Amino acid sequence: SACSSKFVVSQMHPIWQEPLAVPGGERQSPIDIAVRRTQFDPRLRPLQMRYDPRTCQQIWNNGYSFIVEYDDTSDRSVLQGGPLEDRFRLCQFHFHWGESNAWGSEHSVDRRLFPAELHVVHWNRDKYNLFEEAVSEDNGLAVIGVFLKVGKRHEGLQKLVDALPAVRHKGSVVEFTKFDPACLLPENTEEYWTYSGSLTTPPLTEAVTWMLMKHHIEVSHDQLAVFRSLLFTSAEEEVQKSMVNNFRVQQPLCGRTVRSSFN
Ligand SMILES: CCCSc1c(F)c(F)c(S(=O)(=O)NC)c(F)c1F
Ligand SMILES: [Zn+2]
Repeated sequence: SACSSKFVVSQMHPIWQEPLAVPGGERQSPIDIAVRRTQFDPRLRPLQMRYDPRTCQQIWNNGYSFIVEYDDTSDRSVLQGGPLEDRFRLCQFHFHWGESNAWGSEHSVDRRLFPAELHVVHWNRDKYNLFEEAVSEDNGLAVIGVFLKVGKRHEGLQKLVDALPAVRHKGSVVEFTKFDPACLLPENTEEYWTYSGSLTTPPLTEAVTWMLMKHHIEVSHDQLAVFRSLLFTSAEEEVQKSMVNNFRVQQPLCGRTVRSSFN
């Protein structure tokens, strides 16, 4: 099965085309969350986010998504609690989305896909000195995932949406400051699912403790349309490709348990 071989070649990636051989392969992401099979763990504490909006620096189109990057050279924006034993520094957030509202998220809940998914990425500052080290270590990263539904306009997101045309092409960067990622989290962050997984983009390393929020946020159709106006391609390339469907195919659970912080 895809879980046993030392090096598993996962399916063709919709964006990277070449088959991706990933290390180990028994804790890959994303996955479907089969709610009936999750296990309530009363030891799971509430998440504690302390984000300083002044650590927000820029938005960058890396050719897979747009990334909002934070200054992670000090402990000004930190995540702890939940399933985490250590303190994790905020380093960036980004999204995955579809060409239509029918799909776009990486994870699913009882096979239900959402139009988009937010990932807030943090690295373990108690065990490592740099993000680049943590990204290839077992307990290196903590990623908060939030599902997006299409509905009312998200006022906090609009500042980000207004900046996106400036990073339309792969490789473009624009200054972006004073943005608090907490405004993109649902009111209720006490209810989440958590499991051990991986990055869903190269290097696909099995370094991530995932915390997926049970509650979603709402954004408007027009706001999501601006995400879809971005391009995978740089300004120099003849053929421009819309940045849509930038999600990875789901991976085998391989016997992992998904725990819930709620009954
Ligand atoms: C060396 C990677 C650059 S940072 C990054 C990223 F850009 C990204 F897209 C994802 S993801 O796998 O797609 N979502 C959790 C990550 F986990 C990351 F850490
Ligand atoms: Zn992601």
